[in-house]
Amino acid sequence: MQIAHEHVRVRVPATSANLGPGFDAFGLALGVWDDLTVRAVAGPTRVVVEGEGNGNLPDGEGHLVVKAVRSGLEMAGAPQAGLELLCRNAIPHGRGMGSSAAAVVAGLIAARGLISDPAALDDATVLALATELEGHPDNAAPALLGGATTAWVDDEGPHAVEVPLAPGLRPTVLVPDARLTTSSARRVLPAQVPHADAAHNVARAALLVLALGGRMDLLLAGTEDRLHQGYRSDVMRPTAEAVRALREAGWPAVVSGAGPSVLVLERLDRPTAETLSRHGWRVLDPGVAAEGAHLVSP
Ligand SMILES: Nc1ncnc2c1ncn2[C@@H]1O[C@H](COP(=O)(O)OP(=O)(O)O)[C@@H](O)[C@H]1O
Ligand SMILES: N[C@@H](CCOP(=O)(O)O)C(=O)O
Repeated sequence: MQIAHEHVRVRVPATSANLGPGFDAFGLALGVWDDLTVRAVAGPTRVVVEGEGNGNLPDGEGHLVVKAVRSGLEMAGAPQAGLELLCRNAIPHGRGMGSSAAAVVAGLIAARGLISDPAALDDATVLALATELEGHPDNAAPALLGGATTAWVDDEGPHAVEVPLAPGLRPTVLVPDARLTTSSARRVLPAQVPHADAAHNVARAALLVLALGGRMDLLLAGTEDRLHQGYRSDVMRPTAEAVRALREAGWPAVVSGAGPSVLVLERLDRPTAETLSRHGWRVLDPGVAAEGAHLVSP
């Protein structure tokens, strides 16, 4: 395997995982994009970050995208090289919008674009490597495939399928100033849950698939969760309060990923959006990203 292209450019979407009841399974790609250029060079690795993460991320081999490119090149049996990255980032970090999964998927798609036989890094291989590097196929799958997905893991590794989405679905994302790492939001989860709560989520997850496909009347029931959001409420009080208030008002609101952003699976009306903005939430109307991570001409 050779490095066949000296530089590539990749776009990768934000994602919102879980969608309420589908903990560690459902995910939705959102129209907020990171845009990266990766160049293979003879000199040392150097990373320039514009936008999100500027000043806070490693500028060399420790950068997550660099690690992902290297992992892709290694899997493909291609030689390593120095890497120059220009990352124009729009996906907020540590907010439950899948920034780390996006970084990893972007690096792997960049590796696919650099090598002489891109089939060596097909979607199944990228999903497996992304899950190994980042841990969350529920984010990696929609970042890779676009739209809505269900991911699961068995003895062979991670798998994902697309979930059909009604064309009218228009999500709203509420982003707070506060950040929370996914690892700290996972530490508060119990090792076991009551059987009745598991049964509750099974039915809600099935309803959500129907709702996403067009049965909008099932959206509110289909976004109820008892497996993670309640346990996480103490580490994201304003998020828990916003989800509660929105649901009481009839909006299908859930914690986005591991939080602290909120995902509403409907476009909020203007008065509600304005009230939330006044209370410090950034209100996004990103649309669904129908396409996942892809190469664009540099
Ligand atoms: N585009 C990026 N480039 C490099 N590192 C990133 C990027 N996006 C996220 N990260 C790393 O991942 C961390 C956030 O990951 P995580 O806690 O899983 O939150 P999120 O919900 O945003 O994925 C960041 O603090 C940073 O270390
Ligand atoms: N299923 C994971 C999803 C984490 O998503 P992120 O966008 O917060 O990284 C979880 O809920 O922990």
